[in-house]
Amino acid sequence: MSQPFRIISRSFSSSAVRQSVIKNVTIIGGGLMGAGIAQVAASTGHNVVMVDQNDEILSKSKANIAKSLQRVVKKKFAEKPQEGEAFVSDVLNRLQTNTDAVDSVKNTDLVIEAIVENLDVKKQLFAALDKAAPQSAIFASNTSSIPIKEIAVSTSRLDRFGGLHYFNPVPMMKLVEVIRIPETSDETFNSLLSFGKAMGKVTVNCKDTPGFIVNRLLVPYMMEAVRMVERGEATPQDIDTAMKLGAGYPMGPFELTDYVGLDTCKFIMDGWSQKFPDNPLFAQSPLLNKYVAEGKLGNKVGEGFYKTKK
Ligand SMILES: CCCCCCCC(=O)CC(=O)SCCNC(=O)CCNC(=O)[C@H](O)C(C)(C)COP(=O)(O)OP(=O)(O)OC[C@H]1O[C@@H](n2cnc3c(N)ncnc32)[C@H](O)[C@@H]1OP(=O)(O)O
Ligand SMILES: NC(=O)C1=CN([C@@H]2O[C@H](COP(=O)(O)OP(=O)(O)OC[C@H]3O[C@@H](n4cnc5c(N)ncnc54)[C@H](O)[C@@H]3O)[C@@H](O)[C@H]2O)C=CC1
Repeated sequence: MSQPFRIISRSFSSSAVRQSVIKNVTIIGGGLMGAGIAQVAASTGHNVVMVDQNDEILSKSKANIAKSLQRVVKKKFAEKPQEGEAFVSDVLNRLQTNTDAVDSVKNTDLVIEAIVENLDVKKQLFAALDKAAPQSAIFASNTSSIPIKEIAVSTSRLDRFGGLHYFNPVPMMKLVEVIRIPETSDETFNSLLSFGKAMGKVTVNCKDTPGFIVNRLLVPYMMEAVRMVERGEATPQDIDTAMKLGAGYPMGPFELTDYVGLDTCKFIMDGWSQKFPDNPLFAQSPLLNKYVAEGKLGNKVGEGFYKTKK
């Protein structure tokens, strides 16, 4: 359902930094990441419209956000439950939903795309949004692995395009990687950095290189864990225990793969193995592909490498 929302879109300049003030944010995709980004953007005072393909998905996204907000307030407002309730209600009031992506961007300051990890689908979406969004609006993708430039070329606003790469679960993970392509203007880049900080995140800057910073290191590590199992060297349970207790990771690689979603992992590996066929770090994994073919997509469906509660 489309809902009205307030528009504040302006620019200011100081001697050092020029940037746009971002108040109205459109998040396309209400899945694992989109819902998390929408939640944190609304929690930090932004007017948010979250878009997905149908109302059923959006209802689930909103229910997940409500659940996550309860976990946040339980800690943040432990001594003041009434203030916690007021906070949740304020956040939910700032969060609208829409099933029409084109309609949702008409008055937006910033679009963050968090849909399926597929270049053609992302390009098709951005090409349509480019025609409908205000000239001043900035576009960003939360892609895990696709070069930002390859997505941005579907629009006429390369100077107002960048990457905002968040981490799962967004309410807990403090980082956002801010990616610029050669065409990204300083004004856009500064606006993205400021927006990341306004969301309470720590920002790091990164060029448009495969996997940016975190995934360029994390994906080969996670895939090598899967290959260890393929080679029969250790079980997922033992590898997870080893990495948690021996290397201090909060989750082992298989718990994390289940948490991220095996489908998303496969999308990443499909893209990278095709693009970099000679790099063994990016080679396809028969085991991962088998699990995805069997519908074992991880926590989101209740089964991946482990059986989990949905
Ligand atoms: C092969 C290719 C692969 C490619 C992958 C690419 C994907 C990407 O592009 C980039 C990514 O995002 S990679 C994933 C990055 N995330 C991680 O590494 C998460 C690792 N896990 C953790 O940090 C903690 O286990 C974690 C913070 C999640 C949970 O903490 P704990 O382990 O202590 O467990 P809990 O007891 O469940 O939680 C403790 C408290 O944390 C709060 N909390 C957790 N989840 C929350 C959520 N979703 N919303 C709000 N609050 C949440 C909460 O306060 C909880 O306490 P309780 O509510 O009392 O349980
Ligand atoms: N899962 C993870 O841990 C992370 C994923 N990412 C990236 O974020 C993006 C989204 O990933 P997830 O949230 O995990 O996926 P997801 O599968 O949980 O959610 C994707 C959502 O996008 C919706 N969608 C698909 N096409 C759409 C369209 N044309 N218009 C509107 N909505 C559409 C789907 O209905 C679904 O609800 C991907 O690019 C992924 O690589 C980035 C960081 C971490």
